[in-house]
Amino acid sequence: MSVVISPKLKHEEPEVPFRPGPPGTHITIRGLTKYFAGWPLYEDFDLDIPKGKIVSVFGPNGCGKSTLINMIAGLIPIDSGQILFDGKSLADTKIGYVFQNYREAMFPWLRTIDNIAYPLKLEGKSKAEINRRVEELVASFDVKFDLNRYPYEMSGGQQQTASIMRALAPGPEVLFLDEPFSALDFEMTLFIREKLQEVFMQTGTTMMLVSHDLEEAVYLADEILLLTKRPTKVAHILHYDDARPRTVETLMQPRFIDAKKMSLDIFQTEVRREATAQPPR
Ligand SMILES: Nc1ncnc2c1ncn2[C@@H]1O[C@H](COP(=O)(O)OP(=O)(O)OP(=O)(O)O)[C@@H](O)[C@H]1O
Repeated sequence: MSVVISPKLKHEEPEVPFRPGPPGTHITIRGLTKYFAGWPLYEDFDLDIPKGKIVSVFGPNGCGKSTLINMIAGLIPIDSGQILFDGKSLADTKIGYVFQNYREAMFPWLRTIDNIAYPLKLEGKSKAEINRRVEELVASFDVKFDLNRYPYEMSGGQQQTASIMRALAPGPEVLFLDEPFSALDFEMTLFIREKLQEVFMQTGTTMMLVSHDLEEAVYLADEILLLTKRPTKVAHILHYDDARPRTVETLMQPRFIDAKKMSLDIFQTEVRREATAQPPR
């Protein structure tokens, strides 16, 4: 006997009225379903992402952290479900995305400054508006390197700084970051992490961050979204509301240590749990 596992067909689903999130919700995800090769990754998945907060996404390997933010950002199609931003569709929402692999994310034929200005040009902004916005970003990121160079002439950290500046240039409502520090050395990670926190404090932009580093995930977060093994559910949402700016001293504070320990306990429970359905390896 063979068993065919397939995504739910849309026409089989009863019409369920849309259930909004609690006050302060920015992104509402309802009934999200995504299969890869006949195996469920997300099935009828609901989630509310708060507005003006940093949410770190953490979970076992391959549980679908990147796929989740990529589906919300519209980079990967969903099989079914609904994702709304303040009640609007993605098409009516300005988003920014920072990729792990900054080398492939920047356009090599454009000078760094033109990479940063690119989304503003797409929006049809005037030269004066573009210059003003780029200057603002240069000031808030305290950029000391020469933006007239091409991306490949700069260090990894400089390139990733520039790609975060590019993502922020149009003033996105939501910024997605997929492991933005994983290809950087520690010094650069600390620098960009602080800059990101400063920008967040200035703008209050909703951010979703995928990180493999639990310390970093907790350090930056207002909420740590802990996911289960696939088919992926929310294992727990941990609130961590230590004051900002957080600094290296924060890492030694009991509240930070507690939040990290709780996250680690939930993560380990998930990693040890037998998966109910795993795709063939
Ligand atoms: N295009 C695809 N085709 C088939 N399977 C895919 C595809 N993209 C992702 N997957 C599978 O979906 C699952 C989730 O992948 P994803 O990269 O989102 O997980 P992750 O939690 O971000 O992983 P990691 O911890 O390794 O970074 C994995 O099992 C992966 O193999």
